[in-house]
Order: sequence, then C-alpha cells, then structure tokens
Amino acid sequence: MDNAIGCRFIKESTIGEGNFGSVYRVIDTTNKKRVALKIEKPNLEVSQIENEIKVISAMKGHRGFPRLIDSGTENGSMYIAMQLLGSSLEDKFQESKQNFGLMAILNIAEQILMRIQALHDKFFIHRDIKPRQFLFSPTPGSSTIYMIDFGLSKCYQNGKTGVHIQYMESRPFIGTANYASINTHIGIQQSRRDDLESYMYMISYFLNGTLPWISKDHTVSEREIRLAKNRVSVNELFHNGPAEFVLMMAYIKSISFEDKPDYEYLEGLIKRMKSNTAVEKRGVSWFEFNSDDKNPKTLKRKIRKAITDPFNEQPNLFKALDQCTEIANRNNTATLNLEKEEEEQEGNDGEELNDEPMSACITEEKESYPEIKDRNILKNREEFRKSKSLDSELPMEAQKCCVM
Ligand SMILES: Nc1ncnc2c1ncn2[C@@H]1O[C@H](COP(=O)(O)OP(=O)(O)OP(=O)(O)O)[C@@H](O)[C@H]1O
Repeated sequence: MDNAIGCRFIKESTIGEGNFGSVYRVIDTTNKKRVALKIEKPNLEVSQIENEIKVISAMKGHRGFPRLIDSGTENGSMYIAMQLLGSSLEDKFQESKQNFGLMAILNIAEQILMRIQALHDKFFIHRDIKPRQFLFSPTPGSSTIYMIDFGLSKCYQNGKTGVHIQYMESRPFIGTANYASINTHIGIQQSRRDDLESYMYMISYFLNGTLPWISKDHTVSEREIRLAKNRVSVNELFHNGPAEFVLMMAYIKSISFEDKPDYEYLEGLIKRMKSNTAVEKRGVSWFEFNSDDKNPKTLKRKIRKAITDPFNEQPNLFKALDQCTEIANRNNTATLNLEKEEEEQEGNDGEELNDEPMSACITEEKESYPEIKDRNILKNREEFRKSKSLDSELPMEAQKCCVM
C-alpha cells in the first residue's frame, strides 16, 4: 500500500517538513490510534533520528516528553513513531497576535525549566531550544507542555564516570540563530548553560512579541544576530517583565562551562514572580490555552484542573466558572451543581489526573481560601475577587534592574 510505513503505520496527513525530514500523522494499525511519525531524508551523513530515539528512550516516563511508540527503517530512511501532540508554543503565540499574558508566560517558563532540568538530569543538552520545540498535548484542557526534537541533542557528561565533555572552540554552529547563546555563535562547545540562555531569549520573545534581531523578511545573517545580541542590554530584553527575569539571565550568564546550573534558584525566581502577579492584565491567559471547546462537561474538568493543577493560576478558576455559568445559562442546564455531579474521567494521554471527585477539590479550595463562606462558590466569586484584591495593579516593584 502506497501510504504504508513499515508494516504497522498508515500515513494519514503531513504535519510538517523540517530540514532533516518530514513528520506525518499516521494510524497505528495495531490499535487504530493516531500517532506522529518522523521520517528522515535518506542518505544523511549523521542520523538525527538515531539521536532522537536515544533521548526519547532515556526520557521515558517523564512528564512532558513524547512517548516512543516504535522505530525502524523504510526504504533506507530511519523513522520514529511517537505520541501525537498538538500545537506548538510558536503557533499559539501567533494565534494570540504575539500577546501572551504575564502569568501565561510564567507558567510556560516554569514548565519549560522543568523540561530542561529533566533532560539535563539524564545527561543530555538539547541545543535547539525555541518556541517551535514545545508542543501542547492535543487533549482539550491539558496544560502540559512537551519538549520535542532531540535531533541535535548531545550527551554532555558520562553518567557513570561523571566526566564532562571538553571545553572546545571553533565548533560549527548548531541550533537556531535567533535563539542561540552568544557562546554558540562564537563557536564555543555548548553545555547546560547554553540551553538556559536560549530559554531566556524565548522568554524575552514572549514578553516583547519579538526579539531585537528578528526581522520580518528573515534577511538578518547569523553574524548580525550575534552582534545584535552583544549590543542589547539584559534590561532591554526584559523591560516588559518583572525584574526577576534580569536576575535569571544575569545568573545564567555567570555559569561556567561545566557548572551544574542552580535550577532551584531559577524556579524560585519564577515562583516569586507568580506570587507577585495577581491577574492577567494583557494578552492570552494560561486558562485560554487549549480551552476553545464549549462543552460544559469539559469545562468542569478544567475547573477542577484550575483548582488542583499547580501550573494553573488562581484567577483562572473564575474565568472557568464564568465560562461555565455563561454556557449553562445559554443551555438552560443544571450543570452548575458542581458538588453533586460525578466528574467524568476522560482519557488524557499520560496526563496526571487527580482522581478525587469534584466536591473534594472544591473543599480543598475552600480550606485554602477561607474567605469563601458560602458553599456556592459561584455566587461569592465577586466578593472573593475583591477580598483578595485580584484586580489590583500588578506589583511591578523593583523594576530598576541592577545587573549588566
Ligand atoms: N510528536 C509530534 N506530534 C505532533 N507534531 C509534531 C510532533 N513532532 C514534531 N511535530 C511537528 O512536525 C513539524 C516538523 O517537525 P520537525 O521537528 O521535524 O521540524 P522543524 O522543527 O519544523 O524544523 P527543523 O527540522 O528545522 O528543526 C513541526 O510542525 C512540529 O511541531
């Protein structure tokens, strides 16, 4: 059959073409499920898929890494079949007209830092961190961000002996110029610190809607991008966000070649920004990611996630409740009796679902926020919002940045 890949997969459609191959949506004939299959161009000098298989296998069981389903060779080209994922952060950013809310950016930053740390803990560096390499789950309501594309990844340390790769200069450029670290531009061997520097450029991109060296017509050379990165101050890169971002970048720039980054310090700064950020003042909120369906049952599941998911921001609960009220009023249904209704369990592609019934989650919510006196949390949301000053100005204190 023309569309067959190996004896297990049937090609359904093309998802995208990369420099080194193509990604297809295929049907796995063993269980009729849809998966993503990446197939390399034939006769490549170095197989990226081999690398990809190694990394995805090492990351098995970690949250936010695609599941390996199969791998093989088809007409001399290697392929890897993996869990099918959804839109990328870049797609979402374009959909939002380059306007993510600050809390959404902080949630994204927190998750991506965890992915980078998990990868580094397994002795790999990614070497091509950029918004296209992070995909959402296709499951509606899921907020997990997946890291993908390990074709350029490299082992930086022998896990058994602890021996780190050698510091080297005059290395060929590897990665994507817009997000590469300055050391990568000047040919220094990459290590953990470079993934983190790229990560910070990505955050700056989300905060400002662009990067100073990105041109619409893509005519800027790699050399010009390097010069622009050297010229721009850290304050300028993060002028649209809280000062902690400047501290993060300053710390990352201070990491030595072999140093293990202090991920907890970075995470602590993100958490501090999250607790200082009361409510979305701009852009697409975290809750709006993956929330385009209008089904009250799915909304209920999201409300539960809004309460229990540590990645979710508190104000989103109210947005979820508002949406649910609006839809229920429109449908004239009784779906708002959240405590009595059974929560519907949906298959969730490896998502960590909390199995507690909705009533337990709401009780937990009441305990953490004792201002909610009435069990009807819908009725009291305005009061709660006021009492928690959720609509107050974002505390943008300490905007005068200190370093660099
Ligand atoms: N597991 C997956 N599920 C769904 N889509 C995927 C999956 N893996 C990759 N894709 C998508 O396939 C497309 C091609 O991905 P790929 O990583 O090969 O190339 P790229 O990142 O666009 O380019 P390059 O090869 O230059 O890095 C992208 O749109 C990517 O989002």
